[in-house]
Amino acid sequence: MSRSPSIPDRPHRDIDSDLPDDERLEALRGHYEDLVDVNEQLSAQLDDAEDRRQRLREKVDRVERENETLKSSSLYIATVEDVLDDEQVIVKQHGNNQEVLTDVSSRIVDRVEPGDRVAVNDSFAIQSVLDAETDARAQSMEITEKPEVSYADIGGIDEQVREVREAVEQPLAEPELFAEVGIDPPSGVLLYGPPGTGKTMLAKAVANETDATFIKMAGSELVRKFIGEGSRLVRDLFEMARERQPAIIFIDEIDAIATRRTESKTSGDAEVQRTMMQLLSEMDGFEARGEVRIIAATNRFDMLDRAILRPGRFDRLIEVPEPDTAGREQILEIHTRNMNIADGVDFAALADDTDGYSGAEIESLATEAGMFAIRNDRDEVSHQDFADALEKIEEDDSSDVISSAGYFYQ
Ligand SMILES: Nc1ncnc2c1ncn2[C@@H]1O[C@H](COP(=O)(O)OP(=O)(O)OP(=O)(O)O)[C@@H](O)[C@H]1O
Repeated sequence: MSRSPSIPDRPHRDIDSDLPDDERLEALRGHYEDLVDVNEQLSAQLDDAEDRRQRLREKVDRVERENETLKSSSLYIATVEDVLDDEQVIVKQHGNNQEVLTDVSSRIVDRVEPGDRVAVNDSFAIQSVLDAETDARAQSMEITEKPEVSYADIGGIDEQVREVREAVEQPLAEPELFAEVGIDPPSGVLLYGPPGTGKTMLAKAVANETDATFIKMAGSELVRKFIGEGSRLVRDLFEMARERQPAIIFIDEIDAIATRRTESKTSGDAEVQRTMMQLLSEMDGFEARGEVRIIAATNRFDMLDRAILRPGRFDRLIEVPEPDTAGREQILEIHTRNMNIADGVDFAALADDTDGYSGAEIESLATEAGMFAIRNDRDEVSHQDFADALEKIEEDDSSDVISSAGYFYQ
């Protein structure tokens, strides 16, 4: 930056009043010229100063604009994995688990420790370390810009896929259809059925298909992990969805916050009640729902407070059952798509042998079969590997009470 110019001295001349007129006039003229000179110098300095002021103004404007952009652009949540020397850290981004080596500014480097949750910008530079409050919000929600699941990854529940598409996807993709006919699309969709049957997958696939942000909150966590914060987090959930629309809100294990009212009046129950009331009021006040759809899931349909099933709330119920034989075969095919499968693997027979298996259990069967192939030094998975895997799973299950016995959803 240029140095400020020095201010010229004020011109001074002693003019003797006894001087003859012509000499005094000459002296006054000289003084006048000095003054004009100084005036010119000052004018030039003023112009310079004006110029500098203009340049500084432009710089301030630019910084202000950059600041605004920084403030308004989304930040992503990541966890610090390791802090290295030289103000560098390794962070793992939430949602996609990508690990990145990034810089931390010296402003906050002393505060960053492994395990901390931080906000990173598009170029992964750490912007801030999340305080406990923001952290609770970030942790309570799983936000995925574009889940990778597609309808083709879901097997055995074609009818349920069709129903969810009609209730959730169509209102997002073609809202004008509903406006023309003059009906409101279903408010919320409740998926119920045994664990591991594809409820979460279904919600993710709709988000993927409609290019909507997928925002998941688990009811059980609200009750167990974020005690006392449930209703505020539910409010945040809807706010977040409005900000990120189009968005799909997925509330997993909704039974944890929407249980039937019990007689007991412990403080825990009161807190759960408050969380549920907040959820109901968010849904009721969601007139201008815009491009936000709500899907909830439960394995415990029997426990649900009927208040959440009233019209305008979760008024579309879709049962997602365990897959039948044909469904199991389809799911086996899906989960072995990327596996090196030997000729002679009989999926139909395996589907017959896996009565009562959920989609998730079939997925572990495929993985377990792959493990048998690896143990036997083969890169092809044989029918025998599947048979061995099945036997192992049955053995493990009989020792820890087969999972399919422990839920109710009617
Ligand atoms: N119908 C299905 N088709 C293909 N894969 C499935 C299916 N159902 C479950 N899976 C597999 O099981 C995993 C778990 O499924 P998902 O989380 O969708 O089940 P869920 O019904 O939401 O279970 P929970 O009630 O326990 O939350 C999926 O990631 C997928 O790999």
